[in-house]
Amino acid sequence: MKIYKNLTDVKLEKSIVSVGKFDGLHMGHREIVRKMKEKKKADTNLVVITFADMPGNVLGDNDVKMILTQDEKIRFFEMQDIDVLIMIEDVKDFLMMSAEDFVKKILIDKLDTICFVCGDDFRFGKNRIGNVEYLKEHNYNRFEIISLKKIIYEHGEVSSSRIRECIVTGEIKKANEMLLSKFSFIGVVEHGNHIGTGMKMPTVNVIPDENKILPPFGVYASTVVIGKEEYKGITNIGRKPTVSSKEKLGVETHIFDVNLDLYDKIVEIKLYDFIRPEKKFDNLDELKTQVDKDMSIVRNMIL
Ligand SMILES: Cc1cc2nc3c(=O)[nH]c(=O)nc-3n(C[C@H](O)[C@H](O)[C@H](O)COP(=O)(O)O)c2cc1C
Ligand SMILES: Nc1ncnc2c1ncn2[C@@H]1O[C@H](COP(=O)(O)OP(=O)(O)OP(=O)(O)O)[C@@H](O)[C@H]1O
Repeated sequence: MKIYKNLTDVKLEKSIVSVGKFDGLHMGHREIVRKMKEKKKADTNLVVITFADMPGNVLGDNDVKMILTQDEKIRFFEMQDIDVLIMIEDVKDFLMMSAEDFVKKILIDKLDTICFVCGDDFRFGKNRIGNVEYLKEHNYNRFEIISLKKIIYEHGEVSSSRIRECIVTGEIKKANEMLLSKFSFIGVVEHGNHIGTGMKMPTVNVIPDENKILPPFGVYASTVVIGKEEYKGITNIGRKPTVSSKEKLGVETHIFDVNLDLYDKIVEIKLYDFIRPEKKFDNLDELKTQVDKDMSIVRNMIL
């Protein structure tokens, strides 16, 4: 997959295009990608234009945390066989472009768009003037427009915002259902305090990106993907208040029944279900007794 950070040097032929935040690659996004793939031929390019930061954060003073970090989004689109990912860094500049310029200069001149796929509520261009009707009237008969009805889950439209709400309230199972995958953290394994090893509970530590959305601090049933292998484990997200009040925020996972040296390796920690909130115990022995109980619960779960 070729990645661009702006549109300056982009010049493509016969593109099948979609544009959006694509935070999470949820059910609706996957339907868009499926439609794009349906249109794919040997000489066409599947092109996604997305943003390095949330438009709302750039235009207003929101601080929306993301379901996917930039690296995670790149990885997920790579797995979907997208040919070209344009991850716009100057989001403000892009959002200020008129709808007319977007169609003429970007979709037609730069991308040679033959097909544009979007949800039926897609809006674009300065002040969000452009929509599906606008595209149909202003495409110079150069490309097909496929607009999809919004995918519904449990009586409501699937959207990244709705999934973010589920994550922050700890409804991981529901978030996962709408994501059609597991909410996860991809990162490099860092060194902890090595107390876990002494407790016969070695853990892999991943420090989440500061822009990444977090579920409530606590213990989760999880799996860990390392290369092509996936292992069952148990994850604590939080600041380990039992150890000290100054611990860094971390995602810490004990993988069951294996002894692996994973420092500096890239792993994906996938969350399946919430088990209990993180707690300050009086000492490490009490913590260990609780963690043993947590582990037996998770061992009996089918993930
Ligand atoms: C399943 C699990 C549950 C945990 N629960 C808590 C907790 O409730 N409170 C807490 O302070 N630390 C909790 N921890 C973090 C431990 O304090 C930490 O793993 C231990 O101190 C080892 O840290 P280290 O890897 O930096 O050596 C938990 C860790 C795991 C793996
Ligand atoms: N549930 C859905 N069904 C079909 N298409 C969708 C759905 N949700 C979003 N899309 C489409 O996917 C593309 C990218 O959407 P985008 O990520 O910007 O919005 P979103 O998922 O609704 O997120 P947010 O809640 O942050 O607005 C757009 O064309 C959008 O219309």
